[in-house]
Amino acid sequence: MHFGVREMDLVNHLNDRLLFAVPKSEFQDFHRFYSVQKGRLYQQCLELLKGADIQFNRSNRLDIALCTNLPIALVFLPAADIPRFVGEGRVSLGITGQDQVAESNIDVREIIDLGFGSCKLQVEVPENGAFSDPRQLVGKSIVTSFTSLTEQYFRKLEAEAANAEPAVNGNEKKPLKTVIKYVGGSVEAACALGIADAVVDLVESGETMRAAGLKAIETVFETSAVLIGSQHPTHPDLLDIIVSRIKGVIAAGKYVLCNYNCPRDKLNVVITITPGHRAPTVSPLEEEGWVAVSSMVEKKRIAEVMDRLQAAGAEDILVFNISNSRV
Ligand SMILES: Nc1ncnc2c1ncn2[C@@H]1O[C@H](COP(=O)(O)OP(=O)(O)OP(=O)(O)O)[C@@H](O)[C@H]1O
Ligand SMILES: O=P(O)(O)OC[C@H]1O[C@H](OP(=O)(O)OP(=O)(O)O)[C@H](O)[C@@H]1O
Repeated sequence: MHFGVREMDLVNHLNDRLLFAVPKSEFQDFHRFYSVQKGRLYQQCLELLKGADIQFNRSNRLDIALCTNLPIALVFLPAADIPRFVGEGRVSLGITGQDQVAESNIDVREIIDLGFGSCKLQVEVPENGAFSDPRQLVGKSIVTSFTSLTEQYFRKLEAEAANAEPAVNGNEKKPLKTVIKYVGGSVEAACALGIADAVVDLVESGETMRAAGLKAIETVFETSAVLIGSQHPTHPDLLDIIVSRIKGVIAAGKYVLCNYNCPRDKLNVVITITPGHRAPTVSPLEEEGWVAVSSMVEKKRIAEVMDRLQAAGAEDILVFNISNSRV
């Protein structure tokens, strides 16, 4: 979808609203009967907005949506363009990848690491080829969609290579220049098609890389989705509210609530296992000598914490998801 008459009409009614950019999702048609959905961050962004109670109705394929319960307008844009829109200031908030922020070189505030959309920008070479170390690629041809990050990475390697070369008869050797070429997609095809010695591409599961007969030899950048803000937001008070709601949703997703009973004489041991955010809540049970404990625990540690609690004498251990929080 593109900005059309209806969007331009909407834009004229946006002056009182904080603009919030969200990565768009599109179906890319490959054939009349075959299309794939693009937009890796889109679905999780929608869940985040829902968790923060930012409600909106989006007309079919329209790239602007007015929120129905807050003076916010969502603008659906390509992830790569969001740092620019936010950097220019009219769009006060945005969600995109940290890789896109770093690649854009645009001055925006990175407010919250959102924890989803994690992947790595890696140097990949043909699996059975001549290269196994990125230093061997200095002076060679590299294809990528991230030319700025790739340039920075190889310029450093070139400088190191030049420093390692001894001067001959007092003459410094001219540093080798690595050729960095841009492609917008299907980066992994570049080696097989003979236009690159290596590629620098995003890797999540590694499936695309392996299917193309490539292997990763170095990580250039590690990324996840991030909430970014303009240095001069249009509605700073509203921005603070949205940020604190989103922080609450992210924190809620990272923790679970762990409740259990234990003999009072084991309390000093179990509370070291579940110290909680500030301190665990301890309440007496009707049964003499027993207490109930309630404490927030990091989701990723909960299995190990339950094992340790049980070994320490805790019983009736129950774990609950937290749907929202302000901590
Ligand atoms: N497996 C993955 N491949 C690519 N990007 C990923 C992956 N996992 C997470 N990401 C993140 O998602 C961002 C791309 O977002 P999104 O897919 O919305 O953009 P896009 O414009 O559709 O990109 P593309 O056209 O390259 O698919 C990346 O910059 C990265 O931060
Ligand atoms: O490690 P994986 O889980 O396989 O994911 C990584 C692949 O996904 C992205 O491409 P995308 O599917 O967005 O298509 P594109 O080549 O058109 O950018 C990225 O550029 C890699 O090629």
